[in-house]
Amino acid sequence: MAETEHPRHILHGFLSPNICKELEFIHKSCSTIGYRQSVFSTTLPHLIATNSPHLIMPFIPLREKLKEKVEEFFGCEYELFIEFTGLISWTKGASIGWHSDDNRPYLKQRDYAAVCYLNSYGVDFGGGLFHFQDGEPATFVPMAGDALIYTADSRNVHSVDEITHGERLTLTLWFSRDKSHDEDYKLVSFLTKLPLNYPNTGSNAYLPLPASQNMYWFPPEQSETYESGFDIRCARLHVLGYQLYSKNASFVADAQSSRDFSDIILEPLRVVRGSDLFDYEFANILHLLQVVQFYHWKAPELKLSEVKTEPAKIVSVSASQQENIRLLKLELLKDQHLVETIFQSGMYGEHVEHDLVKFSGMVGLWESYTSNLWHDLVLRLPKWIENQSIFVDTSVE
Ligand SMILES: O=C(O)CCC(=O)C(=O)O
Ligand SMILES: [Fe+2]
Repeated sequence: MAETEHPRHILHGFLSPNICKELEFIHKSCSTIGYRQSVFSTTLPHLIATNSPHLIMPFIPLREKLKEKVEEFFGCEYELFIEFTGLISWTKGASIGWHSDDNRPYLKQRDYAAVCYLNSYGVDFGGGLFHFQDGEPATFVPMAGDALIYTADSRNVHSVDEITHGERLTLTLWFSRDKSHDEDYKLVSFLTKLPLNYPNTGSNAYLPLPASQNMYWFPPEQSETYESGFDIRCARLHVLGYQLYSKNASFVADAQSSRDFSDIILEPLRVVRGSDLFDYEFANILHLLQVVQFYHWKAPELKLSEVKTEPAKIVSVSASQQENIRLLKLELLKDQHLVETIFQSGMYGEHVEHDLVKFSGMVGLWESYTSNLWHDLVLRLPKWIENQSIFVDTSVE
């Protein structure tokens, strides 16, 4: 049973290193502008809305296990509902002062919080230490795999120091005793509205569908005019050394065109590294970003000999293509300095392997990862609809 004055607990090593990486892959391919300054988020309804409902699958066992841990520690077995599940990342400048998590009239339903840290202080980001105003521990240092659970009321007033560099990533959940705030009910109703004939033939069914442009423009104040700032999807590619090629970019740049650069990235694109172009058409920017982030999750553990590569499809960029690439970059990354401030972690920067040939082999691996998750989702959905609740169903293993 919890200590009553400041009911809180740390679960060391709650998440495996691989699940931390998988959730990072999901966030870096699907996140949008968050609810506060310099914050980015990936919610489960957003994954469903952007035709990536299969990406909720890795969350399901974690949500369930966390709820059990919270109920067990705080002695409220079978009483809680999950109110919110989301990946939240904080970048340079983000912080939060003393508060409790139920401190707004519209947050009163929150009874408990669980914050799982997916990356580490001093490695992936600087700043971002967590403090409790009273009681022990006074300070918590975020480390990948650890989770912090605490009551959402005034017994656990806390703050988070400003991020100084890098991107601090968490999986955050809130729990409620109030069934009317059950996130599962909402998720099941969204899932029910999906076309039920998937997975249909071909990989088209799995292609992500971008949300509206303003959800991807940073800083959000600039999304009225797009005069300054950047598209976060292009920015995430840029910091990993990838550029975009669209044969339509030069047409759009022509004075008379009524089309916009933000439309170009909703259409087929090719990926470029340095002077090499991978001659494969990705359906849109989110498709390309997912495969790139998948590569960065999986590549370190895979040998070139283990992937089916397409070396013939790596071609040299021509001068006209180069111009095209430059135009697109100019329009979508208006403030490159800001891109680096927000997504590049300086001396802690990403040490990435550069191999476009190996990358070409990832398209197939991404497709099988994706279709496996779809299959799993389709198998489980009928039971979830029947129960109006989302759970790990061992009978379909
Ligand atoms: O990310 C954390 O460590 C805590 C964030 C927090 O306090 C909140 O979102 O309410
Ligand atoms: Fe909080």
